[in-house]
Amino acid sequence: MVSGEVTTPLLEEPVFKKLEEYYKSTGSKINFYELFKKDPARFDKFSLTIPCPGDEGNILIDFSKNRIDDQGMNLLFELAKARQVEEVREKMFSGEKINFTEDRAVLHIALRNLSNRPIQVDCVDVTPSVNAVKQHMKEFCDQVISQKWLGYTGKPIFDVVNIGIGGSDLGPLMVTEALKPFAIGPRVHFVSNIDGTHLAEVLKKVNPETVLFIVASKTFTTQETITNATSAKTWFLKHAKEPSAVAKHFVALSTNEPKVAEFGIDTANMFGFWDWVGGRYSLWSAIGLSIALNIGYANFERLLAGAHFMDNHFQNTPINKNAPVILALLGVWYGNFFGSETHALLPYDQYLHRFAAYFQQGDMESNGKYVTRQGSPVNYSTGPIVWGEPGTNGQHAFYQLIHQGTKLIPADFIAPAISHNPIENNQHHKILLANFLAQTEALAKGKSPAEAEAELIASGTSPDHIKRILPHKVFQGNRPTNSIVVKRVTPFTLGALIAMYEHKIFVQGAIWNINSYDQWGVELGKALAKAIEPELQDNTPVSSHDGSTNGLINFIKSHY
Ligand SMILES: O=P(O)(O)OC[C@H]1O[C@](O)(CO)[C@@H](O)[C@@H]1O
Repeated sequence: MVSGEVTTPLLEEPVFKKLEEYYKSTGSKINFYELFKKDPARFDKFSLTIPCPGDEGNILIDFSKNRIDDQGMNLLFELAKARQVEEVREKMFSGEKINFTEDRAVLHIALRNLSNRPIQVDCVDVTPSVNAVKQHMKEFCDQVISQKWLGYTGKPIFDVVNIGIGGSDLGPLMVTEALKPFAIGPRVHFVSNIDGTHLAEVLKKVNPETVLFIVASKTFTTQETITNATSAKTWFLKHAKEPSAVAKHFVALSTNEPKVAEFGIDTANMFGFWDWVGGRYSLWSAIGLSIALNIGYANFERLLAGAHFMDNHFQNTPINKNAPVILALLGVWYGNFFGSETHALLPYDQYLHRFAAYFQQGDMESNGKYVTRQGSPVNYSTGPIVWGEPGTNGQHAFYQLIHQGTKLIPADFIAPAISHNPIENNQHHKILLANFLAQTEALAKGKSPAEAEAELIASGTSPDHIKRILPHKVFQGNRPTNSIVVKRVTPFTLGALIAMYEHKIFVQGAIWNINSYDQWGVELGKALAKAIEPELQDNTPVSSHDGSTNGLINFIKSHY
């Protein structure tokens, strides 16, 4: 056990009991839309404006459209205190090994520690090694982007293929999509799936003379990545013929130098990182190389600066004004009291179309745990199912269930005030924003039976038909949303947003008293796949598994 860690079971925490009583007496009955009528200051009270430096504008976090009041919020803040969120936060920032099941510190914050504050792991300041890798990345990016790095036939690099999966794919993919307007370097492509289709389709788009493969894998043992990278190398050598050409076209991002060398990549072309960088928190490390190659190192550094800015906010702002803490507490409020099982992330920005997919891993791999830090099963709900799609697409797909379904789905709406593409005199963006605002308003306001009836009467509907359809036209409203608005999606604001959600996950993990930084749950499937793979090599029927697995394997083999 780490010294000073929370041991009181969550449900026995006195303030949790107070929250339960408050939920029964008041919280469960709150209609926040009605509270706006009573309290003109509600928006000011339950929103945060975080001023960013330079011309990055403010980040607005409006959490007033939630089933909360002063008493509820204050109890939630007390809960954060009781669960020692501030103390555990200090442990993370100071390099303590809070990921105790892997005996590792959790220091993605050190990767964007632009103020160069010393951060020690095992009595060694990690800052100089972080800066050395960043310098290596910078030099490499500058060479590739300025077309000084040449391929085996003397041509510059026009395409970069990042081969990685999970945290070694989703972050760079999400960020390069989000920051397309800032692209100045080679095109980027991503291959993650072991399905040969993924690699085959990307290889159709690139030229062996002008492509750079980035093999991104923290462990350098992930089956999908190593198989895809090996096939990419075979394809490359079919064209290049000469094995020495590999050095110009393959680089590795990893913590595992021996495995990189074994694969055949010159370790001079390896960008390292450390075991204290979790895969799903690694886009700030060398894993971000494809980002830096695509948007330029200076923009990559702005991304780090935005995250560092949010780290400072998280570390130094009192709990009741702290964005990650507030978002986390609201999630706990819905998950542990209202029984919400999911949380939707709904960016109103096409460039952010992979944001929800990215935080699906970030959140679900971190907080998908049913055992406390002390090893007992929890008797409360932990990490939510995270999902979402960009608006307005989602509105025409799944919002119906958020508006009128039986499930309470808290949702974060994320939007930039200014578009990178203000086409048609900015009309598209105004329509997009109108929809973002209208959805959160509709979810809050709903439509009463009286309003629905008045509309039907006004449209000339017969009384008999009104009677029949009226219940279908009623919306309960009171459906909670957070609205998060930035001036513009830039490397800085994106970095800040990502860090905000990372810290939200951290706070929830602290409250639930789970280890957010391991992922043992994904290991069993990996091991079983390795056992099944040889069984698929011929058509001999198998009988060593459960009935279903035997049946499936034998059905597949019957097609061989
Ligand atoms: O970077 P690696 O070691 O290839 O791992 C890829 C991903 O696999 C996982 O271990 C889970 O399958 C993730 O946590 C990680 O991001």
